[in-house]
Amino acid sequence: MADPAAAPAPSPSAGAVAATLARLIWRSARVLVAGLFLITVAEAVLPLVAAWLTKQLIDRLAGQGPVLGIAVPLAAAGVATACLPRIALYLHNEATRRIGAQALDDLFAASGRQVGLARFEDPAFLDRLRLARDGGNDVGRLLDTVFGLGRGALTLIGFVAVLLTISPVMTGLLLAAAVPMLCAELALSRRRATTRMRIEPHHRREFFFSQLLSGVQAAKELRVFGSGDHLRSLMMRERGKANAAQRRAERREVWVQSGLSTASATLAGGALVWAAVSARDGRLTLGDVSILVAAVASVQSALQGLVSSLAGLREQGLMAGAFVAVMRTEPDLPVAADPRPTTTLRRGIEIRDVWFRYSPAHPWVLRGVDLTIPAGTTVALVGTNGSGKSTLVKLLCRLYDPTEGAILWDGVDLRDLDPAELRARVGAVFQDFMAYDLSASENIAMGDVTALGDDGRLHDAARRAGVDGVLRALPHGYDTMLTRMFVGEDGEEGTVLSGGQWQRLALARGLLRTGRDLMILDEPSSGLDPEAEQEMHAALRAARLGRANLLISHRLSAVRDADSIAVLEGGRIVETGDHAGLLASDGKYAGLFRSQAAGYQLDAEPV
Ligand SMILES: Nc1ncnc2c1ncn2[C@@H]1O[C@H](COP(=O)(O)OP(=O)(O)OP(=O)(O)O)[C@@H](O)[C@H]1O
Repeated sequence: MADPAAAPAPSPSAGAVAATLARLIWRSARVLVAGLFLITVAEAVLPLVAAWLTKQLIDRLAGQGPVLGIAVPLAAAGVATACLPRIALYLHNEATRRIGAQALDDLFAASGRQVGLARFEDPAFLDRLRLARDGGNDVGRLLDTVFGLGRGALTLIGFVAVLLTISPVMTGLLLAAAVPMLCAELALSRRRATTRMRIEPHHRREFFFSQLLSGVQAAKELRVFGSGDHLRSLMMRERGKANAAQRRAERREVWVQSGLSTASATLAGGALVWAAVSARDGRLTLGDVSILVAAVASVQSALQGLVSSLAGLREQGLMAGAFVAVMRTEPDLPVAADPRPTTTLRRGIEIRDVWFRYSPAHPWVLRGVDLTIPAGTTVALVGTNGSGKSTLVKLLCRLYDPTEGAILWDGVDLRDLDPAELRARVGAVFQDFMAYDLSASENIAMGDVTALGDDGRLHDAARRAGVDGVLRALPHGYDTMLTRMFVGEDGEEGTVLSGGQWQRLALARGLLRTGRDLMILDEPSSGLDPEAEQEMHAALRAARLGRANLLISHRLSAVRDADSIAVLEGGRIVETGDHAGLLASDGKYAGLFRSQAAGYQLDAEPV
């Protein structure tokens, strides 16, 4: 079967990047950008106007002509030259903020459109996502570069025209000198872009280590096991590798750019000597000399600006390209063009000869699983660690597609359903549930955000999960932040729940979704004390969770009431039946059950 996640996403063309960015700018900051454009044109023309007015002024001074008509506009040009950059800076910053915010929103909306999990396990996609986040924030800088190019080109054309009237040879020399500069800078920018791509994985790993070192989650183990220094050295190693790559690139740049600067300064000095000699010999007026000096300096700086803008364009283009690539990344799982409606589950879910591996490079996790979860029943899945239970749960939620075989919803392949519609009909409590750094009520409402603000629903779910009393007793009740990393909106400090309390809260999140067609409970009680576990399972039985239920548990006492129990072993269903039947057949399940029961009996024996 095709593996869309494995296919490398092609880099978007320059046209596609430009079109996406133009749409982004149009939506978020078109008026600001239009203002910036006008200022850019003015900034490009002003030096030319000022140089021309200066020449006129000097010539009139030399010839005793009237000067006011020239001096006043020259002063006005000076004022405009001083003010416009400030206004441009404000417009630029505001445009950058707006474009950056829109880009961030678009980017995460796009990554949220990925149907499954595969992209988030693909290092190349993650590198691209990080670059894209910077690229989205940097569209303002890209805009600056593009306008810089336009400004430079306009100034250049004006001054080249002026220079041509004074010395075509000098003009030709200046322009010819720009060619090697352009080639060298473009080569440098190509290397800069490659360096950026090469160091991105180092940056991402450094970020990962820094998060571990600064977060509370790892703090306990790092302190007790004394492994913080090791992680710090790993973090510094990543920084060292990134710095070394950058240093190498910058050293190369210093040499090339110093050579180029020396060449252009020599050329400018030569032009000045030639102008001075020509003026002494009467071939140029004083005004000519002044405009020549201004023109040489302006042409050189415009050329340098143009060349470095072109080079910058390549580097920023890479990041903008990453942004556009993420925006255009195909979903990791195919979505039916004309999906079948996800109807109320009447018959049940059928897992038909499902084979699955996480990628062609990974081993098979599921090897021909056949299992039916009839509507109106609870099927329990048991098996040793790593036998593939949670993987099957992920397939049922269509976070991955089977590599071979199919999962059918009332006979319809999950791949033919709309993933959002399917998930709206599924409720789940995951083994590795999330503990969000949010308030207690928000934490429960993450199971169904339509319940946000509906205290009745939230409290009812918490009550059924047996955590209502705990949450009410918190300093700010359900509004208490369940984290000590952030303070609440009123500045109140948060608190931390125990592992079992978190588990009950995760169950409340799942219970918010009861009545769905398929309810999945993956180890919902593993962190609870035995009494609480009994209580929870009694509550779950009473709740009549979904039309069809899949319960996974290592504690076999929790699954004995299930309508049917399936034993998964090495990715295959090796036994199915009800508790009594499986015990009677004296197979794998009976062995596991007896060993657990014996453990309890031993514990109960007096010592
Ligand atoms: N995202 C992943 N990428 C690659 N391999 C994975 C991934 N998730 C799980 N696996 C592998 O798949 C196998 C089955 O894992 P799974 O989590 O489904 O087992 P399980 O039966 O739920 O185990 P447990 O009882 O410990 O929760 C394991 O060998 C695991 O290493």
